[in-house]
Amino acid sequence: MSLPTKKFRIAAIPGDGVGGEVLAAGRQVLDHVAAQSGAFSFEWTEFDWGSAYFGRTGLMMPADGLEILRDFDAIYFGAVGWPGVPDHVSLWGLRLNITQNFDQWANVRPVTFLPGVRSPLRKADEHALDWVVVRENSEGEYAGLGGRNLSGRGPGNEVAVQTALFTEHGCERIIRFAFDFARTRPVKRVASVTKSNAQQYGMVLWDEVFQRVAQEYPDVDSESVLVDAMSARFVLRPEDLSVVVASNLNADILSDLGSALAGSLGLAPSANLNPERRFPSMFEPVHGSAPDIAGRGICNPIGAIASGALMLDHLGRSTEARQITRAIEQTTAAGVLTPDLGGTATTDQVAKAVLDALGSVVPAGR
Ligand SMILES: NC(=O)C1=CN([C@@H]2O[C@H](COP(=O)(O)OP(=O)(O)OC[C@H]3O[C@@H](n4cnc5c(N)ncnc54)[C@H](O)[C@@H]3O)[C@@H](O)[C@H]2O)C=CC1
Ligand SMILES: CC(=O)C(=O)O
Ligand SMILES: [K+]
Ligand SMILES: [Mn+2]
Repeated sequence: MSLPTKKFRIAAIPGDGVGGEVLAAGRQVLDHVAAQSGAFSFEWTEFDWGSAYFGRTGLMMPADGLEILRDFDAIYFGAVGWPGVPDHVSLWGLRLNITQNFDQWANVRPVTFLPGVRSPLRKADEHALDWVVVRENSEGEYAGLGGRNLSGRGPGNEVAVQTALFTEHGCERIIRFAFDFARTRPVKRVASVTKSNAQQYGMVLWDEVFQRVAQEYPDVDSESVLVDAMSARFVLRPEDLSVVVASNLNADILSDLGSALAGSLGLAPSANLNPERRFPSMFEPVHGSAPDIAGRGICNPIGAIASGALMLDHLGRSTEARQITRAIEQTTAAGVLTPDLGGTATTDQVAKAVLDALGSVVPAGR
């Protein structure tokens, strides 16, 4: 007798550029582990929102797009942004529209060093490196507050203000999330990224909340590091990092640095979480639409595939998530690498190698 199959309803939004290429690879892998498990399946609904849609409609997604997405179990996202549409229009029209309105305030961005991938860091040969950037994803420098030409100064004399918003509530929830997350990791340590020497309002509030919350976690080590020093620390002494919590902009920059140190921007996954589960969460590779290599079938799908594993974790299928992680490790260890990692494999060949590696893992219990 077989048990009923659980069906996960997923909204797939490939977006622009390599978004479609990496999402196609990720969907194959997710469908494969679902079929192999026999316990669940995915019902995909794909939306063609993005810059081409903007060209046809003047919108990045339909006016009722958020209502359409609301009832899905999760969103699987590629990337957004394409020459011809200003980047702030495309980003705010699609990705930030979703993350802000679905209050996906915690953005988890693991920095994973894979076997068979050369890191530009010498340290990676001597130490097991592995840390997670936890990004505040709802306010800070990306609150969208500000304006241009505020008192009619006109061309040549324009002024622009871009305000960062730090609320005690916003700081506290992401910092608590970071401490709770650190408790689940082998190394129980949180490093807070700040710039309170120069930014004397928002970042000082951030620091005060960090110090207060840290006292409630005596079992977790804590430290506060200025962002400029933290960027150097990523390169020179990353071996004692575990969870790194940072504001929206600082974490955006540091997570690209982290993925480059691990070998390529194409490797890094991310989860945009609404931890209260009032709204669907969204899973996407850290990278953008990579117009310089899009359409050639050579982009690295690992960030998107690993984002699929984060989605499985969120959906309560952690066994299958781990299977995907193992299969990625087997693939890179075997030297099946795209050109960004110095290899010659295509996107499809990497996806195929991950599928083959999955074929050899023991299926989960039914
Ligand atoms: N979450 C999102 O949807 C994001 C969107 N963007 C948008 O993407 C567009 C391009 O931005 P860029 O600054 O060039 O960042 P990018 O991440 O798209 O590309 C930066 C570099 O990394 C390489 N790269 C990125 N993904 C790769 C992959 N999967 N495999 C191999 N190489 C990869 C690219 O070829 C490029 O050389 C812009 O419109 C930007 O606004 C940028 C970052 C995030
Ligand atoms: C916009 C961007 O670069 C990011 O969310 O990572
Ligand atoms: K992305
Ligand atoms: Mn980014």
